Amino acid sequence: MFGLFKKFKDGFAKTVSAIAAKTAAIFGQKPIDASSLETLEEALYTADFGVETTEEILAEIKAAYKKDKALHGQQAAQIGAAVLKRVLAGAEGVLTEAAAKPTVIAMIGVNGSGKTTTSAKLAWKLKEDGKTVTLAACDTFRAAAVEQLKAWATRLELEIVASHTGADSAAVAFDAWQAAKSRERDYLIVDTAGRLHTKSNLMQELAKIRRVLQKHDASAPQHRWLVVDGSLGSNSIEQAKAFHQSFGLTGLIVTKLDGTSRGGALVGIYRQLKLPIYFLGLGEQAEDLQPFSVDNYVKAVFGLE
Ligand SMILES: Nc1nc2c(ncn2[C@@H]2O[C@H](COP(=O)(O)OP(=O)(O)OP(=O)(O)O)[C@@H](O)[C@H]2O)c(=O)[nH]1
Repeated sequence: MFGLFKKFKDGFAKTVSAIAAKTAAIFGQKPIDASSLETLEEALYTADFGVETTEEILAEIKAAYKKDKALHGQQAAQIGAAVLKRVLAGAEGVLTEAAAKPTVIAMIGVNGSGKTTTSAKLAWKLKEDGKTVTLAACDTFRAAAVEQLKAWATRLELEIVASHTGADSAAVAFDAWQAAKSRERDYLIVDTAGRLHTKSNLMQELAKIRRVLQKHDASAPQHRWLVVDGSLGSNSIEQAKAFHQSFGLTGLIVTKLDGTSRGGALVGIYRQLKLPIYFLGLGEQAEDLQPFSVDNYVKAVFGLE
């Protein structure tokens, strides 16, 4: 458990230091004062927690401060943590398996959000957990994507079904499902090409992948996850809404949180979309994909351990 928390803390290092640089003094202060509350507000905005969450945290700390002018910084931190936990109630995605194998997970999103990398990392993680997994290289659009996924598959000894760049992505998905089914694999992870949510022809291609999978199994893909680049902060919200409308998302993966100080943005994304967050990308290595834990997230960003 401690190891997992350390991963979170290290993964959020930039967000932690952006907030902690300002809040360490406040949360260590006894008692806090009005100017430290202003500094806290600034820090929360900088980390991209957004207006609603920042104001809620501030309002509760201020109310407590009004009642008790001797409020310790640590108590303020606990109040802030409690608000965040309340806001994030229900945000933890728990991966479930479909009644019939394989459970299909489709990774979708805009260009470069981390779909290919995340597909490989997730396949590896599930394999480590004792599951059997097939990867479907359905990003047949970006020149290097198939090779990139194949390279991960070779390195991590993962099973992959791939065609060539330019091939029909839905056909690859169809074949990959069949392969996973006949080999009785637990999971099929479908990597798709990046696309702008505003391009309707590309959004239709996604719908085609879904239709083709449904020929095999009406409930597939059971998990339709949007892979969001966490370093883009709250800018991802509109994009996520558009994908949700046209593909019916069931969850989120937020990547590249290790490279940003805007790690608060996932709170806003969750608030707006109310889609569970299944995993976080906290680095470029296979083991850097971590299940989202509200507890660890809150503790990490507030420096509570
Ligand atoms: N630091 C960091 N880098 C990441 C993370 N996830 C992905 N990346 C990097 O982001 C870049 C883009 O990732 P890809 O997996 O190729 O993105 P993609 O969504 O498949 O891209 P397209 O197919 O073009 O849409 C790569 O250099 C990855 O190594 C993460 O959690 N942390």
